[in-house]
Amino acid sequence: TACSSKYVLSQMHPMWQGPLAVPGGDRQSPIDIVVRKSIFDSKLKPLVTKYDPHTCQQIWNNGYSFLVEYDDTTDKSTLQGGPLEDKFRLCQFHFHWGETNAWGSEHTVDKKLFPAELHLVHWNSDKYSLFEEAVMEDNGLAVIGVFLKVGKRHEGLQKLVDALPAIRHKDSVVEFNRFDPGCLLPTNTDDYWTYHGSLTTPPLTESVTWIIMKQHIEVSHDQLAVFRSLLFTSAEEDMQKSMVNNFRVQQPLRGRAVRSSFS
Ligand SMILES: NS(=O)(=O)N=C1NCCCN1
Ligand SMILES: [Zn+2]
Repeated sequence: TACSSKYVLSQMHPMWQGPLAVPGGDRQSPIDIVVRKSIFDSKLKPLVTKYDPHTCQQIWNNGYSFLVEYDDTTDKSTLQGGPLEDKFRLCQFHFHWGETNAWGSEHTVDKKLFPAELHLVHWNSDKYSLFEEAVMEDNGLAVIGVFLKVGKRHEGLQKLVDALPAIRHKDSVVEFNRFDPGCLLPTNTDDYWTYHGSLTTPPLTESVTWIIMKQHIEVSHDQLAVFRSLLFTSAEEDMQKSMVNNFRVQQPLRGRAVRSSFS
């Protein structure tokens, strides 16, 4: 499918997040959300997600994170509403996490770090016909960010966690044919922050409308520990590197406004 094109992430490793800032980029991500500086916008609508669990295709380790990919050749799993004018198609979701529970998220709220962050990646199927096209356009993508906290076990996540040992190494893939990403959203999806930014992994293009959920989800310590059992490296490499700290350094706000859907 469009979004399953293999991004060349091989140049990516924890060190890449430094020098790879886009020169002249004035809407890069991630950022710190300064709550008291966010602007309530009463025109912001509730999110409308319609996810079909049967469009789930595979789960794989791309050497940067693990991602669950969806068939995005039709409008079966979509996102609309919120700050968005158009309909967006779900392409994949993935996570970012730390080596300990003390850090791992890409965005922060008043500098508060979370142990992990979920990204649900969608592209504008009203205006474009392929993910690869949309990724280059400033209204091309919409990514929902959900913070993870350590607490009770997340039953819906467990199906993902159980598949991870089969994709320990970079470029390993396993078939995954039914997963409802809606189960990973918090109960309240009406309260969010939104701002215009970029992808946080290559191609780092400034094409993302970010929608960051105010409410986090809870996963257990043991579930997060399985994320950390993944490897950045492929089976052939002799030096195995555990997949942790796969988050980008925060980027300057450059005068951007962060709006909130709640007061
Ligand atoms: N972390 S992120 O901003 O979602 N970055 C992405 N890069 C490649 C395509 C999907 N997403
Ligand atoms: Zn991400």
